Amino acid sequence: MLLKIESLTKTFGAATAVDRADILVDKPAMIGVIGRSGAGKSTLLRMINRLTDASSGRILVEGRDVLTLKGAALRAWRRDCAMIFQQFNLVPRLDVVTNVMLGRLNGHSALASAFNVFGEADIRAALGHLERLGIEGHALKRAEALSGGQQQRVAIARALMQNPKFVLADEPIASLDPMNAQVVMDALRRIHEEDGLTVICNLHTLDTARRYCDRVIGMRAGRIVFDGPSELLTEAMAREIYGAGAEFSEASTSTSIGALAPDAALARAASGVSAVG
Ligand SMILES: Nc1ncnc2c1ncn2[C@@H]1O[C@H](COP(=O)(O)OP(=O)(O)OP(=O)(O)O)[C@@H](O)[C@H]1O
Repeated sequence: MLLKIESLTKTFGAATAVDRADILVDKPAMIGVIGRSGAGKSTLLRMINRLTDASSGRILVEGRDVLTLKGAALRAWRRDCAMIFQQFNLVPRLDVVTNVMLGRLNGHSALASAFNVFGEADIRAALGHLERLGIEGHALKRAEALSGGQQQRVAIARALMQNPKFVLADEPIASLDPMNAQVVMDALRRIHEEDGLTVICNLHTLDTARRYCDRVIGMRAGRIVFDGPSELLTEAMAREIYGAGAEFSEASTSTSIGALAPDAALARAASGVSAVG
């Protein structure tokens, strides 16, 4: 078992953001977490990475409860599960390759980190990740000079520098236009398939989850109300997840990613040229 989440709960005062979530991951997977705003998706992901303290429950990885980890063991866990955020969280004025190498800081001694010392191997690894993501041509630009889709790919490269086992992506495409959203989702799918990483990705929209994820977890008001292969996610179930009435249609949760020509997006990714984002 890669990951076993048992009865994970988070309360904020009287409100329960995540209510006794149980999730089993027995092999590397690409998992989409869907639900309307406030359903508890971010809180769930942040508890896994320990950015938010859980109120109760357990998160078992390799026989240990990550909720009990402290100090070096907690830092090691955070290296194992990289986070990707909606707003990219890069250092805007630093160049792209340095931003990527920051993903290694956890692995260096405090002294080396303080002097910003990166070895040649770090630089090579960072450039390799950028190349794989089609943006090596931007390595020396300041991060703030890149489009949103390019910045999110830099954030993915930074995550890969940690050599993680899990990538937790919290609404990674919510700030992007459909073209850039597709390029970023393609990148996440590839790192799942090629590197065997487990990717858990919060998504607002059902069509994106269906298209990219093998498994979908649907949350409503803190509870997991669906967990299964995306093809079993019926329209009736989608209505239940989104709490919509009979007028519900999938189009209302669509980012229209599917409407794009995939070849155009891939060509752009490969050339490092991206639509405005
Ligand atoms: N720090 C906090 N303090 C108080 N309440 C919070 C806090 N963080 C989240 N909540 C509440 O917990 C619930 C779940 O929030 P969460 O952000 O996890 O939902 P979400 O599904 O990720 O929504 P969104 O898609 O809008 O980010 C919401 O009712 C929210 O208001």
